[in-house]
Amino acid sequence: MLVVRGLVAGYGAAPVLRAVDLTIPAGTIAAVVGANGAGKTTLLRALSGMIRPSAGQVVLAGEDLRGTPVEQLVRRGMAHVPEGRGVISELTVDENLRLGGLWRRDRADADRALDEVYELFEPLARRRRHLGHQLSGGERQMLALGRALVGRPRLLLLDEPSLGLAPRVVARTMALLRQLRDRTGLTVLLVEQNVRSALAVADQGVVMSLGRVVVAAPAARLRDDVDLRHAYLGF
Ligand SMILES: Nc1ncnc2c1ncn2[C@@H]1O[C@H](COP(=O)(O)OP(=O)(O)OP(=O)(O)O)[C@@H](O)[C@H]1O
Repeated sequence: MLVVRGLVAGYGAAPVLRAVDLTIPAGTIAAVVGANGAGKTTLLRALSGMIRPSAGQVVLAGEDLRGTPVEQLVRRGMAHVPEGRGVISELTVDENLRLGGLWRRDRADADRALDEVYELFEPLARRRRHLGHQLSGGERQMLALGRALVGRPRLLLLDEPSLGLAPRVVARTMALLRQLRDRTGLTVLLVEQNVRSALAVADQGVVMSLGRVVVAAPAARLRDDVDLRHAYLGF
């Protein structure tokens, strides 16, 4: 589904991503882990077009995305839920969710996707007309994820979805990701501080260090191999 080769990107003269290589098969949940500042968030930003890579290649479902405008990336199936979530506080839950499907030509399916999100996230259904700023942290997280899902993405880039959430809500969100993966073949790149919970839900583990991918292995191997854990994850 996603192939990244030699990706270089950053914010100024010095690159943060030095040459990222990565292959994620369709229907995989990949946990991207690594020390603070390793470049995990920057990787998601470079993939979703929030920052422009200065070199390298990103191929999504066989299509080279170099030079593709951001709105086209969304049409090609990429959805990014950034850290901090990006919910629009002045809009209602319903308006926020509809934004996720605004670009879609198939209006009937956009409406179906909206109904599915309300089914998945029952608290959102109850608060349809509440404004973004009236929601709890967990509800805002559901809303950001729901908005991405209304666009029926093929690749979901999730940055720290568990940040500030109660463990119960985190567990629910992780279970939901697996369910979506099983049901729709969704591919997920999940950046998480909570390495244990990320590796518990993921199929693949991707360890970043100093702007590079230093290990890509089945998540179970990263969980169970003490030497690998000690060397790269510090536990
Ligand atoms: N907007 C920005 N402008 C300039 N430098 C930035 C910006 N965002 C991040 N950086 C720098 O890029 C480097 C990588 O940051 P990034 O957020 O990608 O790392 P991370 O692995 O996601 O770490 P964390 O877990 O702390 O979020 C850091 O040195 C950081 O200071």
